[in-house]
Amino acid sequence: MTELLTSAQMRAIEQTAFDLGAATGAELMERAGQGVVEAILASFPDLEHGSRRAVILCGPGNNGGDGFVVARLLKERGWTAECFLYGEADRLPPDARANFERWSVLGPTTDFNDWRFALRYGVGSNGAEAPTLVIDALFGTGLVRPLADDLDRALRELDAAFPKGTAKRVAVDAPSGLCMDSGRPLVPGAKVELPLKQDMTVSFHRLKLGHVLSEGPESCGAVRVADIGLDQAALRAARSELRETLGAAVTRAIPRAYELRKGGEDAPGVHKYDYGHALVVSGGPGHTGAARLAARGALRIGAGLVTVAAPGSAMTECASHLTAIMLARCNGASDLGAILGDERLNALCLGPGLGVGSATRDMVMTALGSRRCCVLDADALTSFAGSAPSLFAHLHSRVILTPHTGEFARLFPDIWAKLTDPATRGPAYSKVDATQEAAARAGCIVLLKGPDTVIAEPGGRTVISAASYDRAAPWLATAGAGDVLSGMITGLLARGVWPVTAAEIATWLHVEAARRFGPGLIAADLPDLLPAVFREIGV
Ligand SMILES: NC(=O)C1=CN([C@@H]2O[C@H](COP(=O)(O)OP(=O)(O)OC[C@H]3O[C@@H](n4cnc5c(N)ncnc54)[C@H](OP(=O)(O)O)[C@@H]3O)[C@@H](O)[C@H]2O)[C@@H](O)CC1
Ligand SMILES: [K+]
Repeated sequence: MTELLTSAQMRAIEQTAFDLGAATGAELMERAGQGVVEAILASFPDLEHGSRRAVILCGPGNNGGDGFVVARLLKERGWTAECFLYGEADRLPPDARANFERWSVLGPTTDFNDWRFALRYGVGSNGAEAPTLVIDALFGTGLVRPLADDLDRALRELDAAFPKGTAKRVAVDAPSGLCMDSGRPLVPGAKVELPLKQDMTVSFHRLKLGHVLSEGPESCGAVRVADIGLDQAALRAARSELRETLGAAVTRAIPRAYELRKGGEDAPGVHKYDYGHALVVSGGPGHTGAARLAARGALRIGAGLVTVAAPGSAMTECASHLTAIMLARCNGASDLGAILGDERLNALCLGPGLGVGSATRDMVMTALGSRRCCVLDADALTSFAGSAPSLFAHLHSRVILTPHTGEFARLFPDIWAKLTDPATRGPAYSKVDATQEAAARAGCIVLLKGPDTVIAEPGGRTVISAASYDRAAPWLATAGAGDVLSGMITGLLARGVWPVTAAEIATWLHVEAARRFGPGLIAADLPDLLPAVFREIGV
């Protein structure tokens, strides 16, 4: 279950199930509501021992329908529940309407117009006790434009009336206002935060892109995925259109122990050259640390040999720090060309600490001209700010660009603007869209860093390596962590791992290593945490 779906892919799965008679909308809605209630009771068992009062905010579509199911199921368990409807009951889609009717036999539904008044005086028409549970069933995959001003304001009032911690907040499928394809808020004006952040979000069948991208994790709280009985493999097998639609699905990064092993039954007599020789190009004196971090990452991840190529003036500095890593003199592009005469150097890393300017540009061109696997990071990217097309003209499919957001903005300013201008309609332009567009333009793999790292190859695979929820690793925001990542990718390239897979595995391991260490992590710790991670995943 590594796919992350778009709203359109989820709809295609549901529609295929309907077409094939594998499920009805009513059945899916009932299972969705059940899934939400089960997740709430499993995650917050204390709620059952409190006053058991729920407020359910229902929207005009099927997300609202799920809300009415939740209200009914809670009521049947003895809860006090009140629904608030944003929209008109007569215009609800059929399944939602049916569940509104079923709920209406059991309890009240207040019109949204009374809602803001009610909030000010305590939710509940007769000033009853505050709720212990607030369910957001306003919008899910059908959100197509920003929340209206009045709704946004009402949700912010609700946020203030019942601050986080006083009542559990649970979103059905998505926190309302969150674009499920991008994780970007669709809210009025230039606001960047959702009006109501959640303690938990319960989605259905699979996580969607918006749960892991951008503001998704912070807005959702925890995420749970409820099984609503859709057999994706069977549906795919039955429908070629669905196979095609899902063929482009984004996947989550996963570790692949077999790519990391050395030796084994098939290769008893292994030699260091069987695992390649990585070359990391260093900056001058006082600027060699970044390349040394990258080199250590390359060696720890299992490259057979690693060499740092440093200017003559920095040889002593490097030599005093390096032992298992070799050293070569490299005073510029012409020296680099000579070094690359050794065909065994099969993976290159340029950028960390290299310096911004023409000398770096020349070395990048030499590296690209050698047609080796190559990671370009940091200064190797910034050196082409304002002249990106001259870089793109020389890139090829075995190159990986690893920008952080600032470097990405310098190379792809127009794409960055699309990603950061306030979103005005859904699905909003996402980090996945941006990385795919950048990869297509550059003609190589692009890895756009962040807690939601996206890796895209031109016209090919897209992978997200998310450091969020139970894999959150905030300690990775530390100087030099990116240099280590570049080196780790380079090391895997040297080992012959397919480039996009190398980027995927390295980003996964990078997060995992950080999680092993926890608070206090510095970049220099990262390479040395790899052996413990390897043991754990059975390398
Ligand atoms: N399909 C299934 O079988 C199952 C679906 N399930 C559930 O259904 C959810 C998807 O349902 P959905 O497609 O009805 O979309 P939903 O998110 O409820 O909202 C759409 C409505 O909102 C409106 N609208 C949009 N933006 C707006 C805005 N800013 N401000 C105001 N209105 C706005 C839009 O109308 P419009 O005005 O654009 O015509 C439309 O009326 C999904 O997330 C899951 O929870 C589960 O039960 C499993 C089975
Ligand atoms: K919702």
